Amino acid sequence: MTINSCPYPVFFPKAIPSFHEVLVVLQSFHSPPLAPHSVCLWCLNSTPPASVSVTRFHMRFIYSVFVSFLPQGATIKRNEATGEIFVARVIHGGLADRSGLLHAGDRIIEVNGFPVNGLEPEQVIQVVAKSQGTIMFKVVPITERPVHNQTMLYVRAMADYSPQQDPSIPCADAGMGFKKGDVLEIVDQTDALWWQARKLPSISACAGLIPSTNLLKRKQREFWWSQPYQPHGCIQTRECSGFRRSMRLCRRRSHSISQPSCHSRCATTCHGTLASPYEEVVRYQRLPQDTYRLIALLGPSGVGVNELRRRLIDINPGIFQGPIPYTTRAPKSYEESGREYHFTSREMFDNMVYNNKFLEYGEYKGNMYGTSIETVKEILTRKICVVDIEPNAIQAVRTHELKAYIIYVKPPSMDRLRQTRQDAQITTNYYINRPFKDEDFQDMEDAARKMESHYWHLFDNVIVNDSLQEACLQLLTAVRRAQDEPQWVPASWIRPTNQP
Ligand SMILES: Nc1ncnc2c1ncn2[C@@H]1O[C@H](COP(=O)(O)OP(=O)(O)OP(=O)(O)O)[C@@H](O)[C@H]1O
Repeated sequence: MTINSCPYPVFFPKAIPSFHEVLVVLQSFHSPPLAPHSVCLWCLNSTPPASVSVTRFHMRFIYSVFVSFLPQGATIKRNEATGEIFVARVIHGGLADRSGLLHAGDRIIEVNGFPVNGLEPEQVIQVVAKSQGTIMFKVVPITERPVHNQTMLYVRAMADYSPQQDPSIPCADAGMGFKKGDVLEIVDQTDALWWQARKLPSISACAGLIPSTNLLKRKQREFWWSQPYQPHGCIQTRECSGFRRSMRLCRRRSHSISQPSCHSRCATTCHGTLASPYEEVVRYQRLPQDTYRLIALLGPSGVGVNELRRRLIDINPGIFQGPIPYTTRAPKSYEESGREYHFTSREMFDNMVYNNKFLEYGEYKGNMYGTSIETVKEILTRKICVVDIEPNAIQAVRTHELKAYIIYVKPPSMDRLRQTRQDAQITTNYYINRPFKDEDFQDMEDAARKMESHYWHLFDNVIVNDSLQEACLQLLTAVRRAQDEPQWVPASWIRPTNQP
């Protein structure tokens, strides 16, 4: 069987410094399909089965093998001291990997009888490109192959990465970009600096290069000064929602503090991204006998978080419930402790704050308001607890005990806001309800943009609150999924560690 040469334009990397690796197989486009049983080594569009001859030298023993080639392959690099060409890495799931014949560290002596020693990696690629018919590699295999750790690791990216903008990547063509929140399957961690990973859900069998945890941390430290300024994650935002108006307003008035307090938990809350650019995740499916997962809603002020929460609970109060907040204010004549609020003394409240008993708490008109973790936990043993939270409380609910499923309520476009909120009322900071104005929509959009840029990677689901009815349906579906279907959750929830 033969290998056709590629009659179509081949993409070559432009000026790649010699210390960079070069991807042996390059991407191109095949508009007319390849002939049956042929493969293009350049773009590696193949119609399997196709074959290539690889001759291997090992000690004095020479043998030839035929392997099936599938798209993608390996990178090569040159030893600057000796001029020898080596396979730098084999792309997981690709051509060379599947053949099982090429390994990182193998030395390439010839391509189709042409000695490659002393050539630049790019020149080797040219030799491959000029070859006609069967392509033969002469290879001296590495004597000691690294033992591959086959354990799959799944992580959630807590930062964005683009190989095209990373001058330090050994081979940008072999790199894989990702965005905050993407779930990655790490398939090879042999190299301390460059891992191989696939983005999930993956349609490609081939992996791409990504920086290892340590390398990405280093990059973040080196480049922090070049990042656009982003306000500190712990800065209090004015968003709020909740059933009890004073509780909602107290959170809005910038006095609210997530619990555990900002200062004690900043390492995870605010610098978490810097501390660990990847969060290890596992697939978790709640069992019927397990407590429910907490449903936490958040979104910019006025987007409809509270409306959605209220409607969800109204649909079936036997299944859904919100926690009753604690307050230090005096009960009104018609109020009953445990119904509107848990009324408590200031001393008791301070004690609860001191003992980290609140998910979040704050002050409004001289009175304290807070949502107790115990209340939430107790509800979760019987029903699905639905809370609305501030962004700074995200870390407080992302715990082994609460296993919060975080739903971000996103505003629709300005036009749709104007259309859908014609009869809606915004609750101002001064406790006044009035119709929405364009400035309110603008504020909502600005707040949404900030929230998304800081916390997008921590959202399990996003619901655009355009039509209220549609958003309610989506919320119901999301809640059912959270409770009944497997989801990616932090590995520490399932295998708790001693870390805070
Ligand atoms: N999709 C929608 N279509 C029309 N009106 C909506 C929609 N969603 C919410 N509203 C209305 O918008 C107003 C504000 O909603 P809501 O009180 O739930 O906001 P919120 O996100 O909880 O913000 P805040 O906590 O600041 O009050 C309410 O009058 C609500 O009925």
